[in-house]
Formats: sequence, C-alpha cells, structure tokens
Amino acid sequence: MELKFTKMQGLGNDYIYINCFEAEINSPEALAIKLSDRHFGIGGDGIVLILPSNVADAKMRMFNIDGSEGKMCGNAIRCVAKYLYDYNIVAKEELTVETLSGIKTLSLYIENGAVENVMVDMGKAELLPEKIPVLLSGEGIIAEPVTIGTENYEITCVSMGNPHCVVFKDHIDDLDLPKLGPLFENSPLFPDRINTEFIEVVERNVLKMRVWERGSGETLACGTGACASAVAAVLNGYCEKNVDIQVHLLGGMLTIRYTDDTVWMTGGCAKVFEGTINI
Ligand SMILES: N[C@@H](CCC[C@H](N)C(=O)O)C(=O)O
Repeated sequence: MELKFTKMQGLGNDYIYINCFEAEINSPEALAIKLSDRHFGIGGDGIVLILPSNVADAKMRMFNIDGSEGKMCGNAIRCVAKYLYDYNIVAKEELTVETLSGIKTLSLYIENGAVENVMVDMGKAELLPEKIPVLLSGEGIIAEPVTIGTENYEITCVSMGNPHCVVFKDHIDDLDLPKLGPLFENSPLFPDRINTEFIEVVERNVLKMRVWERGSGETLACGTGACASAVAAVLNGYCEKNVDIQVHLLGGMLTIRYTDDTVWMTGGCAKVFEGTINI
C-alpha cells in the first residue's frame, strides 16, 4: 500500500505526519518503529496521526520511535495546527485539537499565508506524584533527593499530560545523555517510564535544556518538557510566574508562561518535505 506523509519539525523535534482524514492506519505502533528509522525508513522522532474528532477541530495521536504512544506532544501539536491550516482542512486562526490528555486550544501566527508560529494553551501542570506517576509520597516532588543508577540527584516531577522529571545541573553540554537518560527512563521510581529534562539556569527566567524522551531518546527539543521545566524552575525559585520564560533547546527556543490557570507555550513549526512510501 502507498502511504502519503508529510515530514514536519518543531525546533528539530521531527515527526512523520499522516492525514487520517484520508488514510486508515491499523497498526500505528509498528508503523512508528518502521518509518522513524533514519536508515531504513523516512527518519524521525516518531509519527503523528491527524484524525477527525467529534469534540474538537481535529484529533492527534503521537507514537514514539519505539512504538509507544505519548499522551501529549508540545512540538507536534503546533505542527498539527500548521498542517490543518496550510492544507486547508481547518481554515481557522484559533482552533482546537483533541489529545489523549484533553482538548488544547491553539492560536496561529500566519506570515505570507502560512503558519510560522503557534501559541498553545497546554493546560494545568499536574504536581501530585500519584497522577504523574512517580512512586514518592507528598503533595509534590520538588528538589527531592533520589539515587538514580549510582548518582544522587534532586528531582522535580511534573505532568503536562505526560510525565516529566526535571534535574537542575551546571554544564549540561558535558552530560552523557545516552548513558544517563535510560537510567532515569527505566528507574523503578517511574512506573510509566519518564521524560527527563536536564536544565541549566542561564539567568532569571532563562533556561537551557537537554532532554531524554521516553520512547525516543535524546531529541533536539520537547515542548511538554520545556513547559514542565519552566514550571519546575518556578517551583525551585529560578523563574517567575506570569512572565515569559525563555527555554533554549538544542533545536531552538520556546517561550513558556506559567500562570495560576494554565501553561502557555509559543514556538515555531515547519514543513520539511512530503512524499509517499510503500508500507
Ligand atoms: N516531543 C514531545 C513529547 C513526545 C512524547 C514523549 N516522548 C512521551 O512519551 O511522553 C513534546 O514536544 O512534547
């Protein structure tokens, strides 16, 4: 069968987007593993299905490189909005997208007829450990000392619809993420595995981030991870609520704002190429 796809990226976090208003995908898990392969497939951090929804303008489902399904993806949802607008499926500058972690509202910034930037209402950050989930007790896990592998860390845990563990560290460029990332991802502390952000505080309200994503490994950026890190930075006293927080990732910059009601994320999105593949 021939499958049409569009490769898109948000800050270098690249996924293969499939229009399921037209195509039907029966085994997205297996397809994600096959298409994400950078040598034998199209290459990407996973796949994203764009589907009709009964409760929003569209629905998205995202699958990591290992075929596991993520409940939310901050970089992908901006690309989904661009896809819907640029391919004329939803001709609205404010639209809604259903995800496994609820309906998100997105506002588009359009230049020369195409979407360049998108602001997303990411919803409330969840701090209760049983809801993240993390097997530690308390009202929230903030700068909690733990041992992962043989090293001691202070972790702050946040769910943005998917689970995140944030570690503040100096000199994050020097970290061996392929070694450290899997130790966090598979630690018994995290029954659903975890996305881990290593954050260097550059100055007040400015963060630098590297991420190890559950199911995909080190990526150039993670939107939900940037939101979780900004929230964690506020909780640890490095950033403030109700102001723009700059999060600098390997693939570019996201602007995050943490308020009492929600977390706002603004950033770019781009089409890389489109094509067809035999599956
Ligand atoms: N890259 C993403 C998050 C993708 C899902 C994640 N790996 C998970 O399994 O929770 C983002 O931009 O948020």
